[in-house]
Amino acid sequence: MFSTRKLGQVSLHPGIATALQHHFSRSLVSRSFITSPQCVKTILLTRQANQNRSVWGLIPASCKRLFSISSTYHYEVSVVPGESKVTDLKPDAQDIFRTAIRSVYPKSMIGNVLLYNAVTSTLKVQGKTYKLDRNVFVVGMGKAVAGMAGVVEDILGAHIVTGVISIPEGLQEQIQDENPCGFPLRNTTKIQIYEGSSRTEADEASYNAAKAIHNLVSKLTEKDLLIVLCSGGGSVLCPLPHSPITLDELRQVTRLLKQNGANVKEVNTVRKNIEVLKGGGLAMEAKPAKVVSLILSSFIGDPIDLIASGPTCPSQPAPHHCIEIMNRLGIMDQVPESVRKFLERETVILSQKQKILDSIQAKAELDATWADIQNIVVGNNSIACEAAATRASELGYLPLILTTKLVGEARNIGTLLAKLAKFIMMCYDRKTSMEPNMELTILEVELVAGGIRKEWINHICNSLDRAHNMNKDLCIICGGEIMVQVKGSGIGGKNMEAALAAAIHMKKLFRLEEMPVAETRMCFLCCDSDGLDGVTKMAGAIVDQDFLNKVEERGLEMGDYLENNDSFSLFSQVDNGQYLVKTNVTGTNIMDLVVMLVQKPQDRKYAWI
Ligand SMILES: Nc1ncnc2c1ncn2[C@@H]1O[C@H](COP(=O)(O)OP(=O)(O)O)[C@@H](O)[C@H]1O
Ligand SMILES: O=C(O)[C@H](O)COP(=O)(O)O
Repeated sequence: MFSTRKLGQVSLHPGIATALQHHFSRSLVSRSFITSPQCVKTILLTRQANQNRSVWGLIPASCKRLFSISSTYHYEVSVVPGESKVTDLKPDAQDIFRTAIRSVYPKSMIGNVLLYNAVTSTLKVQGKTYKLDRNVFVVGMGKAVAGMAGVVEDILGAHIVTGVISIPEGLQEQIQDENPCGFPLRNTTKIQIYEGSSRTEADEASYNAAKAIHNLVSKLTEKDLLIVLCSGGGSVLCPLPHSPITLDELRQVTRLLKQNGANVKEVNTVRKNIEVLKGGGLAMEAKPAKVVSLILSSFIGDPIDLIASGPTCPSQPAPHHCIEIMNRLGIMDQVPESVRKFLERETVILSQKQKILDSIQAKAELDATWADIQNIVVGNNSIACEAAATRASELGYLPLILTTKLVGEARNIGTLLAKLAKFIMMCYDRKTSMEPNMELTILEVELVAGGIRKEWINHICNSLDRAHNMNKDLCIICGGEIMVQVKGSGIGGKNMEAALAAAIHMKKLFRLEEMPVAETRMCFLCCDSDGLDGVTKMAGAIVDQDFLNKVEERGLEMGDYLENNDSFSLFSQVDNGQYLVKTNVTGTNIMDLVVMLVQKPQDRKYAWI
C-alpha cells in the first residue's frame, strides 16, 4: 500500500499519485497533494515485505517514467524536501497596493492642481487664475476631505478666512492615534470640523455640518473664492433636505430605496432632487462667488454629478425620474408624504418651465451661470491602478491592468479571478505542451460568461506570451467597486469577502480537482482604498496557497464563513490575522483594488503525467 509521509507542509504531489495509480492498482494509492512541488528533490520509495524494509528506489522529482513493475509488495512513498525555490508573493502584492494608495494621497493630487504664486498672490487652476486676498473659503464633505483640506490649508493657509468640513465620525481621533504627524489640519486651523456617521445614514451631526456649510456659502460675495472638497461618503455626510422634508424623512426614503434594491446612482439621483446642496445646489447657493471644486472620485467613470451627489456639478432637475424609480421599486406608498408631494410639485413646475428651459437663450444663460465654477477630478481609481502597474514593473512583474471598472458581488469577483488565475496557469503550461486542452476551453467559456470579455482574454494571453518570453511573472490589477448584499450576521467587508471567495475557489480549482498547476504560485489581494473594509478596521485581505494550508490545519470551513458574511472572523483566526491587510485610515478613497500575482512555473510541470 502506498502512503504519504508528511514532511512539514509537503505531501504527495498529484502528478506522482497519478503516476503511481497508473502503474499500480488505482485503489492502492490514495491521493494527496503537495503544496510546493519545487520543494521536492527526490521521491523515496521503500518496499515492505514480511516486515523487512528495503529502499527500493530513490527517484528524482523530475523523472518522467517512474515504475515499470507491478507487485504484491507494499510500498511506502515519501518525499525528501529539497531546497525551496518558492517565493512568498504576499510582500510584493502589499507593496504594489500600498504604492497605488500613495499615488492618490491628497498631497500629490491637490499639489498638482492648485498652483499658488506667493509673490503675485495668485492661484492658477487648470488655465484659470484667481487673485487671492484673504478671500478663500473652504467647505468639504466625504471620507477623504480631512487630508484634502490639510493640503489646501498648507498651500493657501494665509488666505483662508474660514471653512467647514464634514468627515466620518472618529476620524480625527483615529488619524491622531495612527499617524505620528497628527491630524492633517493645523491646531490653529480656521476650518471647522464636523464628524458624522458616514457608513449608514445621515445623522444629526452631519445635518448640522450641512447647515453650517449652507450658512457659510450663502454669505459669499463675488470677490470670494470657494474651494469645495468632495469625496465618496459626501452624500451621507452633507444632508440638507428641501423644506418641508425633515432629516428623518430623508433617512426614511434613502433607507427604503436601498432596502428595495436601488443602486447608488438611483439613490443619489433622488438625493440630488430632494436636497438643497446636491445636484449643483451648493455651487448655486455660493453665487456670486467663484468656485473651484476638487473631486476625488469613488465612482466608476468619474461621473462628477454623482460623486457626493454632485454638489457643484450642473444637473438637470429630474423629479419625474425619482417618481419613476420609486414606482418601479414599488415603494411609492411607503415614501413619506412630504417627499412624494415635493417631487410631484416639482414635476409640475418643471413641465411648465420645460419650454423655456429648452430655449437657446435659457441654455446660454445656464452656461454663463456655470462659467465661474470649475469642477476638477483630482484623483481616481485609474491613477491608482497605473501607479500599481508601475510599481509591479519595478518589482520585475509584467503588469496588466485588466479593468478599472470592476463591478459586482464580492463572491462572484473572487470566484472569477480565481478561475482567471487557473486559466493563466494552464496557459503557461500550454507553452510547453500544444496538445488540445478541453479544460482550458471550458474555462475560457466560463470566464467569458462571468464577465471577462473575449478581448480581455486575448489581451491576457498576449501578456502571458510576453511574460513567458521575458521570463517574468504576471501581475493582474483591477480597480472598481465591489459589493456585498449582507444577509448573514458575521463581521466582514466587501474586499475580505472577495478574497475569501477567491480562496474557496483556489482550493476547489487547484486542490480538490487535483490540478497539476498547483505547482504555480499565486496570491490574491483585495483591499478598500480608504483603509476600512466594511465594518472592520482592516483594508482587506490577501490569500495564497499557504493560506489554504493554514485554514486546513485549523479545520476551518471557509464556506460557512462566507455564507454568514463572516470573512473578518475567519481571517483573524488564521496565522494571527497575518492575511488581513492593515493600512489604517488612508485619507483617500478611490474604491477597491485587486492585485493578483501569478508566478510562472519554476520547472516543466506535467512531467509525471
Ligand atoms: N459582514 C459583512 N461582510 C461583508 N460586507 C459587509 C459586511 N458588513 C457590511 N458590509 C458591506 O460593507 C459596505 C460598507 O463598507 P465600506 O467599506 O465602508 O464601503 P465603501 O468604502 O464603498 O463606502 C456595506 O455596503 C456592505 O455591503
Ligand atoms: O464611497 C462611498 O462611500 C460611496 O461610493 C458613496 O459615495 P457618495 O457619498 O459619493 O454617494
